[in-house]
Amino acid sequence: MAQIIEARAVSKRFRQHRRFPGFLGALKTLVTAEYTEIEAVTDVSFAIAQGEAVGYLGPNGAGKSTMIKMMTGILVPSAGDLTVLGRVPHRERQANAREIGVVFGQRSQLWWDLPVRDSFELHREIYGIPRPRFDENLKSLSSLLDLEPFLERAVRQLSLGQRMRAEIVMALLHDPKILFLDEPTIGLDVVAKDAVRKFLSRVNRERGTTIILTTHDLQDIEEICPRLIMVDHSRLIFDGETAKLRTALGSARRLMLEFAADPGPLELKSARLTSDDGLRKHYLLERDDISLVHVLDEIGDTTALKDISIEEPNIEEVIRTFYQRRNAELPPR
Ligand SMILES: Nc1ncnc2c1ncn2[C@@H]1O[C@H](COP(=O)(O)OP(=O)(O)OP(=O)(O)O)[C@@H](O)[C@H]1O
Repeated sequence: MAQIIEARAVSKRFRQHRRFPGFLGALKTLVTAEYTEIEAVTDVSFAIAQGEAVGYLGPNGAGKSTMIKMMTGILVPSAGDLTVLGRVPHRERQANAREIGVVFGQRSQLWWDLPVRDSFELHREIYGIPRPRFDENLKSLSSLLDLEPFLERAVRQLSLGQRMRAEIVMALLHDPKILFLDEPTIGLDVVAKDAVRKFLSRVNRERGTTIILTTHDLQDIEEICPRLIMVDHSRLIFDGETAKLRTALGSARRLMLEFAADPGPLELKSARLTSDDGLRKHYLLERDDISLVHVLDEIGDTTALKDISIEEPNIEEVIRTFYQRRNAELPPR
């Protein structure tokens, strides 16, 4: 598959005016020209193929938005090579813009006082979208996202969920090959989040649009993105299949056994006992190939067994473990 985004050892440093604390410090800040450097992205490399849906995840300040801004041509990398559809984004910003769509969850690209439809028309003019293609896209995208009832309303009158749907439709009107979304579900309620996720998956599947999204919401990634890139402290720390993250970490699944009568301490070979309340016992399954059948086999006499369950660790837990482990290994910054 053709790689349409390639980042090779990309870094981005920001220079910040050094601030001094307190009232006198504020005066000193005004008169000194001291700067500190922040490295927002350090030595990040990845390649993304056409048609992929990739989640870009990391804690606050990890460098996600900065990476998106470099890929869209808004920011210039301080080091490394970055190409999007064969171009260096900041050098060919306009040509790049014609082939990508961008949605920033925290910043609107719609005209606040105009009806939604007028913002879309302006977008058509700017991008030179042929009328038939525009009409067709507007019709199909608006109907998929239930946006039709709001097309004549001024953007400022829309709810956050309605506005976000409008932002996403606008970003897709010119048939971009890649759609970048920075926190597309931020602040949305459960129903609106669900609509956006289903829509993005569909766009990726049916139109073949490559999707790259940053989020704090792990469910976004689990539902939309088979591939996950994780960053922390500006560096890439994981790049692989979302589904395999749990396995890669060797995170244990949990086993719970509930008995009608306490069988006493019950040690198992296939699982490690972690808590024992008599009737309820909890274990960790440290191997992936252990199933309920193995466990039942080991228990042997199951007449007193009332309930049994194996729980996958939730992805939030997995990622927390991942960051904790990594931060324990990292030298202090
Ligand atoms: N224009 C800028 N000037 C100076 N520093 C900046 C600038 N933009 C970002 N930074 C700094 O770079 C680091 C990474 O910021 P970035 O916005 O990329 O993080 P993020 O992972 O998107 O965070 P969040 O999840 O909070 O949005 C932060 O320390 C931030 O303060």
